[in-house]
Amino acid sequence: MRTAAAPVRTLDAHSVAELRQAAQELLAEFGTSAASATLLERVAQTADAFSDTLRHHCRPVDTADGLYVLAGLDVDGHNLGPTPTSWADAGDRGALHDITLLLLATVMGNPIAWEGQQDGRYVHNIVPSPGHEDEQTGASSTVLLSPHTEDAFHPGRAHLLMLSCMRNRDNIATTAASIRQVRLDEADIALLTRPLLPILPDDAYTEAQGFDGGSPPLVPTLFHAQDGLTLRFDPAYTPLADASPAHRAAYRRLEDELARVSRAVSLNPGEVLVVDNDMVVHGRVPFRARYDGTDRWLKRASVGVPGRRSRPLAEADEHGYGQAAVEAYDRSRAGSGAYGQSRAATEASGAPDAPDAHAS
Ligand SMILES: O=C(O)CCC(=O)C(=O)O
Ligand SMILES: [Fe+2]
Repeated sequence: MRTAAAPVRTLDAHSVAELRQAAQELLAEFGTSAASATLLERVAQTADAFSDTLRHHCRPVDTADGLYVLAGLDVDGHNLGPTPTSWADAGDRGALHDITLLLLATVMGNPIAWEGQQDGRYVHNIVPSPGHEDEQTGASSTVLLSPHTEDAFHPGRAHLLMLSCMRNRDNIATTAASIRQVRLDEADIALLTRPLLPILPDDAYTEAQGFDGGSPPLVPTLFHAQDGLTLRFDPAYTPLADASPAHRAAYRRLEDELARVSRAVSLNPGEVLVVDNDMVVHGRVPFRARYDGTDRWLKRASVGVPGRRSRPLAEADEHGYGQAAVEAYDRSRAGSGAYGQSRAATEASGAPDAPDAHAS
């Protein structure tokens, strides 16, 4: 694991104040961060009016790291209350920070919710939960959360993953590894760009795991996008035993390379890690939870970037195991008045990457 620091973008005082005021006003108006069509509409209006300086802080990743840390937000640990022991108990705890994250996500693109996860909320709570210690999900603790693409099983998965830190007293690190920093030979890349294995729904999607509406689509692990390689990777949910020995060996070499270039990012309260989910796989080091209200607490948002062409067009044909990605805004956003659109999995994936979808 490398120790090289992640690129940090420190928000200026004016941008911090802009965000704080906007989030406070929205929370006062709605009293909750649970998304309704009217809240989403007001979030979009507010985000559209943000200063160019704030928007510039939120520009796309611009280095091969495939990530950055936005620093400088206010998180007052005293007023926040105790860390919940489950997302289901979190409710509106830290709602001001949910709204802040939703605003930032809306500047960066189109926030995504999942009907089958955390009550369909756009901002998830990532906290260790009793009984889930050994899982490969955000609720685990004692196991290494192995490097993965977020929601890798689904064609409507995020382009950007945002992790906003509320509390991290023990400096527990998120891990991140960029495909743009690995070294692989051409033969391995050629093998791993072939659609040979499925990626099955992870344990956060129990309903999708019971899906019987079609066989699991075979997907490539690597993809040659216009600006370089992208990846779709989740070894814990990939049936590698079904692969040929040569394929398995290539996959292992990719895993080893990702481990070699992996870096640890330990977030402080008020920092938001922004990860490009096409370039970077993320995970987390193991830790011991206390369940006494002082545990690590992150807020998470997933974001689609309209017009991005970082994925194979064939993803448009995937069933997504019956899970619908719910995008906060109609693609064009302007004037449609359509907020919180639940769309079919195939639609969710196809249009953003289609050559004629957007001028980009
Ligand atoms: O806890 C972390 O640092 C990352 C957890 C994770 O994989 C996620 O929230 O998607
Ligand atoms: Fe994750």
